[in-house]
Amino acid sequence: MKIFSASQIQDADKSTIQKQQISSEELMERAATKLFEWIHARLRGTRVTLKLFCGIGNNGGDGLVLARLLHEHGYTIQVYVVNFSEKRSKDFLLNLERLKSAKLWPDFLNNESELPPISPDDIVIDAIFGIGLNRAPNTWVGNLIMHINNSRAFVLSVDIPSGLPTDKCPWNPDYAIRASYVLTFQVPKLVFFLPETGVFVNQWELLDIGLDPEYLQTTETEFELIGRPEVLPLYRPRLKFSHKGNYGHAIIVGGSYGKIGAVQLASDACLSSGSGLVTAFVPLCGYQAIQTALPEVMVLTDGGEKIISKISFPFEPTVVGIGMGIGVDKITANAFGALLKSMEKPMVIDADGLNILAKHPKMLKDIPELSVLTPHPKELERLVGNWSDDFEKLSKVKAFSTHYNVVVVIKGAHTITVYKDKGFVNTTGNPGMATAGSGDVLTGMITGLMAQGYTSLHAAIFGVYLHGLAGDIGVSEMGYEALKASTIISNIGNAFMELLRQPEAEPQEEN
Ligand SMILES: NC(=O)C1=CN([C@@H]2O[C@H](COP(=O)(O)OP(=O)(O)OC[C@H]3O[C@@H](n4cnc5c(N)ncnc54)[C@H](OP(=O)(O)O)[C@@H]3O)[C@@H](O)[C@H]2O)[C@@H](O)CC1
Ligand SMILES: [K+]
Repeated sequence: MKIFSASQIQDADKSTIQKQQISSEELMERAATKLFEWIHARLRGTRVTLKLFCGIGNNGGDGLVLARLLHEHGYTIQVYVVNFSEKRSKDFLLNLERLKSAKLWPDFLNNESELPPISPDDIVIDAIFGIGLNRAPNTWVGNLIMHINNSRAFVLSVDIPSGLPTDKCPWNPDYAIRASYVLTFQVPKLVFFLPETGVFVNQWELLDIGLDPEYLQTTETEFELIGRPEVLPLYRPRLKFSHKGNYGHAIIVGGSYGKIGAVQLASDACLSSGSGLVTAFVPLCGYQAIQTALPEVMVLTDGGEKIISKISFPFEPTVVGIGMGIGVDKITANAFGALLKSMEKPMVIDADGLNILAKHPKMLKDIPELSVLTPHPKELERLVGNWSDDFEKLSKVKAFSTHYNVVVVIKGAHTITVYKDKGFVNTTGNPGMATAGSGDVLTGMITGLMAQGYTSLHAAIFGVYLHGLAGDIGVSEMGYEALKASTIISNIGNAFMELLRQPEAEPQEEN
C-alpha cells in the first residue's frame, strides 16, 4: 500500500472533488460519516461523554460534523473549538452554523481560557490539527495538548494526532497528541511507522473515504507499506520437476571463538527459507559445533583456529551471507576486504561485516552492486554517520543506497528496506524479536531467498516480512519474553504457510 505525502493527499482531495463532481463540504460529510459509523458500531449508544476538540480548519470541520452526527444519535457530547487562528476554513464555518442550527453551542477556547476538565472516563476526539499542520502549535494550544495527554482519557485522533506533522518530526514532542487510536483517511502516513514519531500512535486504522482511485493508483510515492498483498506476488513457487540444484548454494561466512552460534542460526534460517544447499564457512573452532547441530549444513573451515583469516571457496556459491559473529580483527578485516574485491554477485552483509566496513570505508566501493546490508541503528550510524532525526536518517540512507547501488535494510520495530529513492515499510514483527540472534536469522533468510533466485530487493522485502511473521507466530505461542532466535527459525515454515493460506471461504447459507 502506498504511503502518500501530505501534499499528495491534498492533490488526491482536489482530484476527487473534480472527478467525482462533489463539493469539498460533501467530501467532509463523507469522511465524518465514516468516523461516526466506526464509533457508533463500537459504542452502540453507551453512556459515555465524548469531548470533541476541534480546530478551525478542515480537521476541525470533520470534528464538527462528527459532533452533529453523534448528537443526532443521542450521544452525550461536549464540543470545544480550539480557536488558534482567525483563518477559519469555509467548510469549518459551514458546519459551525449547522451545529448551531442543531442547538449545539461549542465552547470557544483561546489563550485566556481555563483548561477544560477531562475525566479518565471521557472519550476525547482529537480534531485540532490534521495534515495541514505546518508549524509548531503555540504555547496555549500546546498546553491544551499536554492537558489531553495527561488526562488518561481514551483519545481518538481524526486523521493524525494533532501536533504531529505528516512528513517530519514534531517541533516540540510535548505539543503532540499521544493517540490511543487514530482513524486516518484513505492512506497510512509515514510518521506512524518511524521510531521517533510512531510513539504518538498506539493503534491506527484506515477509513476509506473514496478518494480518486485513479490518482491513488497512478501516483508514485517515496514509501510503500508492505503487508501480505504486497508480499504474496513476490513469492516464487517451487516447481514439481525441480531438484536442490535449482534453489542455489548459499555460503554463510562468519563466527569467531565464542560466537559460532551466530553462524549456526544464520545457516539454519538460510536452509529453512528454501536454499537448496547451505555451507557454513567458519574458523576451525566452529567445525564440530555446526556439524553436530546442523546435519543438513556442510562446513568449510578457515585456516585460523579462533578467527577467520582467509576466505576462499572450492566452488562458486550462488550467494554469500557474511558478518555474523565474525569480529573486527585486522586479519579478519583483510580477509573480508579481499573477498569483497573478488566477489561480483550480490552478497548479504550484516553485523561485524558492517562494522568492518565502517572502520575501513575504503572497502565500501568494493561491495558488489545490489548487495543487501542489514544494519541495526548503531551499525547504521557507524556506516552513514549520525542524524538529527528519523527523516534525516532516511535521506542519508537513500543517498548511501544510491551512491553504492546497494539495498539497505534499516532494522527496527517497522524495518524499512531502502533501495535508492524508495523505502518499503514492513508491518510484521513484535518487541519479542528484540533478542540475541534475531538479526542473524534475518540475514540467513535473506541469503536463502537470494540463493533461490529472488532479486536482492525482493529477497530483502520478502525476508523481512517473513521473519516478522515467523516472530509473530512464535509470540502467539509463547509470549514476548520467551521468544528466542531459534523460535523464529522453527516458525519460518509456518510463516510461509500463513502467507500462502487461501482466504477462508464465506460460510454457505443452508437452504
Ligand atoms: N485530504 C482529504 O482528502 C480530506 C481531508 N479532510 C480533513 O482535512 C484535514 C486537513 O485540513 P486543512 O488543510 O484545513 O488543515 P488543518 O490540519 O485542519 O489545519 C488548519 C490550518 O491551520 C493552519 N496551521 C497550521 N499549523 C498551525 C499552527 N501550528 N498553528 C496555527 N495554525 C496552524 C494552517 O493554515 P495557515 O495558517 O498556514 O494558512 C492550516 O491550513 C485533514 O487532516 C482531514 O482531517 C476531510 O475533511 C475530507 C477529505
Ligand atoms: K487530529
